[in-house]
Amino acid sequence: MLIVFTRSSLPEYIEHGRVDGFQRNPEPGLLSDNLFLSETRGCRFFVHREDDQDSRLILVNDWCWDLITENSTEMATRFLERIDRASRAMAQPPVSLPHQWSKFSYENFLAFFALPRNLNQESLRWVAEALQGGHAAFWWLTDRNDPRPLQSFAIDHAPVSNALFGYHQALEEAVQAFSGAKAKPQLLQPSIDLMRVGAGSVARERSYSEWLPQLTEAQRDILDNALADPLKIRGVAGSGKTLTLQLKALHELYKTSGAESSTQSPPSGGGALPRILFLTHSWSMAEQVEEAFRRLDERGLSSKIDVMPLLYLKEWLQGPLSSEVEVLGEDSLDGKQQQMRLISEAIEHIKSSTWTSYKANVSDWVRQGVETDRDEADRLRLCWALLREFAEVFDSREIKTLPNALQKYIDLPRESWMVPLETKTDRELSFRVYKYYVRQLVEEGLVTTDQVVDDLRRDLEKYEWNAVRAGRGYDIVFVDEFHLFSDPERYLLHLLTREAEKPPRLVMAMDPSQSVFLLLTGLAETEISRTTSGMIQRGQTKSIDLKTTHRFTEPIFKFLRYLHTQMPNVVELGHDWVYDAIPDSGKTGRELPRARFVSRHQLAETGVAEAFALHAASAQEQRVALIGIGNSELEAIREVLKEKGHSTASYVLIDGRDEIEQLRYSRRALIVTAAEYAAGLQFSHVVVVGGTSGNHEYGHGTSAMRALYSQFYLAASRAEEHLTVVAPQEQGGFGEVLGKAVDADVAVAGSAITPKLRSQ
Ligand SMILES: Nc1ncnc2c1ncn2[C@@H]1O[C@H](COP(=O)(O)OP(=O)(O)OP(=O)(O)O)[C@@H](O)[C@H]1O
Repeated sequence: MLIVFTRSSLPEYIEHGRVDGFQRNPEPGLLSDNLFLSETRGCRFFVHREDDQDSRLILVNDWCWDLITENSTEMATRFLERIDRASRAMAQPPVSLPHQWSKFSYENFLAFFALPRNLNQESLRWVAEALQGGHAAFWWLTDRNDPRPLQSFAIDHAPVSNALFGYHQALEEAVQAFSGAKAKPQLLQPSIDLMRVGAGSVARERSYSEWLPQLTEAQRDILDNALADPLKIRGVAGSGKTLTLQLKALHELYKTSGAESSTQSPPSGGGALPRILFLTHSWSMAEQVEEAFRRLDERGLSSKIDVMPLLYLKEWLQGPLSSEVEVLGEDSLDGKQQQMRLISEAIEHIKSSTWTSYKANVSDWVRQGVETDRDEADRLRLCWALLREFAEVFDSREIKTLPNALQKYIDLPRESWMVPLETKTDRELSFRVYKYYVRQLVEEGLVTTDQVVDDLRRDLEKYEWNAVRAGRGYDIVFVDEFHLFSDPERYLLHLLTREAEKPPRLVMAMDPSQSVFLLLTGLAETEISRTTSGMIQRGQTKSIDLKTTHRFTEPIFKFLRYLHTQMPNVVELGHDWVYDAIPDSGKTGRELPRARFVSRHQLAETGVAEAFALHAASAQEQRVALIGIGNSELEAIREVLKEKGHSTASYVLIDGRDEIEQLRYSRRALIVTAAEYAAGLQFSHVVVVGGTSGNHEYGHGTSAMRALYSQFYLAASRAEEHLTVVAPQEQGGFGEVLGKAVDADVAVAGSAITPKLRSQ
């Protein structure tokens, strides 16, 4: 038997199941207002109210279905989300999926991890097939004991024609059933969470030409800029950077395709359309940007823009990575935890071998980090600090484990933005840990995202790319959230344009304050990356600042401006960033951000209670997020959610940049995440929790303090109307940061109250 979904019924079924649970053999008939189940010709069909004869089908083998539905609702949801996302990707070849899925393809077949790594002990992988007519089949699940290569699968396609035939009958039954049951009026159907909070929502319901008269002068200047030099768009949170980038990309297409004022398609007379690449920092963001393009575009040209995360470029240009390696993403909690584990193992190894030769001459905080146990705060602090050191110094300064690398590393002048590895021995130890860490990666068949970027850079510098660059390169490259890109990633950008001899036509949007680590590279504003600084000499990078913010109420704006002025100034930052924005959001709320001080062990619990209370009091279109400042806060919140037995249907937990996709299957859930995964999103109400771990996550020293402020700023700046911050009442650290904000009258200390939000 086959289980058959349509492209519309699967997301609807996931949304339905995550609340009501998934059944192995649900009774045929209407499952919800929009969903009908039919058993016909030995198949089980899930049909959506909007389906028709042309709907694309998704087939799932029944034993795989049994395996999925015998799991918890949460697991089953994660299984089905991946099927849904993969079938969307399969409809648009070449199939692109996040690296962590370890996709491998052979002819029409595709294999990929069926679950996120932390839920996938068995290493379950799908064997799927893109069928003719845009349909997709999920035939098989392999596990670690049965790692059969894709080439070895011989599939009997007889059931496919049976399903295609049966679908027409199922559709007829569904149409009849739906005609007897009225659809609920659209108004009562709140939109899915992703559409409300994601980057797609920045377009609101306006098209390109409807936005034009709304733009500020600076936004208009960006649209009119001739791109003779690389262009940086700088703006504080909520100043419309993402929206302006999207409009600029369309503007460049429309300019070539004919008179700009015309709203008619298709393109007439104009010259060849420019090849445009729009880079994002995650797959989720790329999908949302595509969604925004669909909303804004009025000439049917946006499909000409290649939108993708930078990490996918390697595959896009050179084909898939080997199926034997797995990419360790730094953009998720799981990826970071794995790196932390390897670093801690390296420290343990040194502790039990050569530690005595370092011990006397390392800094105190380093010694404490090594000598304490694995799970203690001092150890974690050291591991996080080394993780930063590897990304900020080893990777961006090209320090590899080559023969003279140690000397090169030791001789590198330490700057105040760097992790304070002050003594020579600190650095020797750090180098040793790095060497061991890299060796472990190789042994476990892992590559880090930085290594993927490094390989790509080397390929793009070859004569081979130079020879094809004029044809395969891009006329213009757009980069959103530029501050989230590492120096080696930034370096690639100028190699992607078509004309090597001309200043690269790059448009980059950035907010230095939302960058925890990566801006801490000592870059001057006119440079794109440290490594390119000597290379792009012909053109100076031009900056245009967006000084009006459109997201917040005035009290939230004032709170953010205060935070900004308090960020420790790490001297060599080299940028001349001034927070002189003005608010213009049309939002009238007068309520000051609320500060709650509780003891450290009650932080997560208080945050959860506050967030659920706000959620219960919020109106249909409002969305509430509970944001931990760092990963440790997110873990503490996760524990509380489990302990208190909150149903997984009542919240969505996002612990990686690509996990934002989960919001595609939820409506009005409480959204729980950490600051770094919330970049680019916006919510009506935000509860921020900080200080659970005594800030060990940021390492040590002034740069760690700046990182803390930066994450806090990122979390708080997601709030449109209402902000609550929960901080420890104990002296020092995060509580002090918030206490100062209360003293400065930009926040008010409050007790647990249930605000009356609906009236706002
Ligand atoms: N000129 C404008 N007039 C009114 N609203 C605007 C204007 N420009 C942008 N906006 C709105 O401001 C909000 C924030 O926009 P956007 O997300 O592009 O900002 P951003 O600078 O990228 O923010 P962040 O850096 O925090 O992600 C969106 O809801 C967008 O629709």
